[in-house]
Amino acid sequence: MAAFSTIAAPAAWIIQLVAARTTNRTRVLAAFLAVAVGWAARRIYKSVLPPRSLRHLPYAPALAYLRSNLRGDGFLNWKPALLDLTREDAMRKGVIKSMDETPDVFLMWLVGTWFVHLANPDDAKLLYTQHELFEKAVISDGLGFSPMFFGRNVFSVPTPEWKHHRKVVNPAFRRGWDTSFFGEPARNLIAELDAASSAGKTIDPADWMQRMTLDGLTLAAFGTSLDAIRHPNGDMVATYNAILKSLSNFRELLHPWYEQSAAGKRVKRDILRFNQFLFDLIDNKTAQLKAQGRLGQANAEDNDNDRRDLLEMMIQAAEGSDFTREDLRSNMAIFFLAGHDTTANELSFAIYLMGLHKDVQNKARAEVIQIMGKDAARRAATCDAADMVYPTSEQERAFTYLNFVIKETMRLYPSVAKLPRRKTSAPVTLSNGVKLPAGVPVTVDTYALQRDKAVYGPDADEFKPDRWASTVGKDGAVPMHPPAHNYSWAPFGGGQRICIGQQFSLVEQRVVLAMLLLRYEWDVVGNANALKGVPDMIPSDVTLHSKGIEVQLRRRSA
Ligand code: HEM
Repeated sequence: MAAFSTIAAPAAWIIQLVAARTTNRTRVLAAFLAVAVGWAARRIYKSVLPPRSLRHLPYAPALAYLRSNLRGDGFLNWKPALLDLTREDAMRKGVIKSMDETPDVFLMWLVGTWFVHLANPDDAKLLYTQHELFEKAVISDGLGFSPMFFGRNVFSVPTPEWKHHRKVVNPAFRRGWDTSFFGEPARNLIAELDAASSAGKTIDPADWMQRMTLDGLTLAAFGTSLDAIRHPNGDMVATYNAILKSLSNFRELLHPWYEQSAAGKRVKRDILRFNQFLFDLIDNKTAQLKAQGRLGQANAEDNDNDRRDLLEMMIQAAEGSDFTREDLRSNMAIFFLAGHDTTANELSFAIYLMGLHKDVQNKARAEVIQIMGKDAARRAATCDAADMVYPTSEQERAFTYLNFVIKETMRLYPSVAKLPRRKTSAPVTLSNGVKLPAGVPVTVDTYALQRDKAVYGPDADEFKPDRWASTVGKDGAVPMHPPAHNYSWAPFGGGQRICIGQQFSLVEQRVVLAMLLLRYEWDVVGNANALKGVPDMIPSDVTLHSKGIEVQLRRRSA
């Protein structure tokens, strides 16, 4: 109410002013102004206060979000602080009894919209598995040029249309991933890192892992890598990075004449060029398959040594169906985004955390050496980068402790910190009896869920890979799917919309980390926040992306 009266005061002042004026013209003008201010006040009032039907849930004031947005706070600066404000409100409302608890369900504000956040494993399971109740909102219909770049793809569309995409995309992902897709680009990475380490220079893992995963993705997706490791300013790498930067710049996108502005025209030109690049790849690959008489050939089943690329397998699966060339393009565009940034972030957090926790780094290295053999480890320490050893599929699958490290990293720093938005299509009752009306935007707060002390204990915020030892199955396998953890670990989402690239990412993470462990030892240095365990992050509320971490690598001796 206080917010409303503050905003409405100018309207009252204008009305008083009207009364004091005599001419009709001034009266009409002032009345018009009063209506406009009143309308704006009502809009602001409605957007800063949650809707009446949700106001009983805990929430932090919208102004606190606005302040941190305007300051450009990184994720680890704003999120824990806002969660604490939410906890205070939850205590006032009697939802929790101590600040160590996290409410199962709460609200968070994002540019004028209040989202329901689920942070309880049972409710997360409900959302993941009852997709007809929690329909995915179309995200590419968003701001600015997003639809032109992402089109309609398997990631972004609601269920009926999703089936059309998934039919063609599935066969391309349901397969083994030859470790050379990642081992080959990682050799280029190691050549560059060798140069940095011998010059005594520190590296920012976020930057290098972005380049590494872009090369891994493009090699596996098209059969040729963009070679971002060696040529970070190459034409298509730079174009793609410029597009991503523009599409995530809210200040630019909210500009009323953005599409006509110089920045808008530039990004439109970049998107048209990039789309053409993808169309050319599709057309060339189709022509090549036709010339080889392989168009329409069935996709092989899961095979670890399959070097066929994603595009080839999708063209094969699409052959003879109503899947269009634009469908192929828009899915390739989303693989670019979903397939490299997420894995890059997890890899750089794993490098960071192992740099802070040397005991974990040593234990992971000992396991890699034990599985790959002492000879391979000796060679890996001394050979040229171009001959660097990488694990076979059998070896990477045998890493147990390294999987614990990956799981624990993805628990503390889930690259997708909250699930893309859903909307309730009917009234829903959550596990604790809370009722949500139809039409409400909902998300799973993966960050809050995976750090919940009620689930993970008082050390929930600490990096302890060994906490996963008890989850190893009788066959020795480390489970990586949400039902195995009653949905308390779900960085890849769950249910029918679970990440299709999960295996791709996990194989890539194991291959790259194993190679780095064989070649180097490392420490986190420099940046004080990173050394304290609170690395700086780029301002985003969805993806966790560190900045300014400095790692000092040292070549290992044989
Ligand atoms: C650490 C790496 C990754 C993380 C944390 C991650 C996370 C996620 C999450 C949380 C979802 C679920 C979205 C939802 O339910 O709305 C998702 C879906 C998806 N991911 Fe990933 N992802 C990763 C890697 C990849 C890779 C490597 C690819 C492709 C090469 C990929 C492609 C996709 C696609 C296409 C979907 C949509 C699936 C569908 O709706 O059917 N992701 N990912």
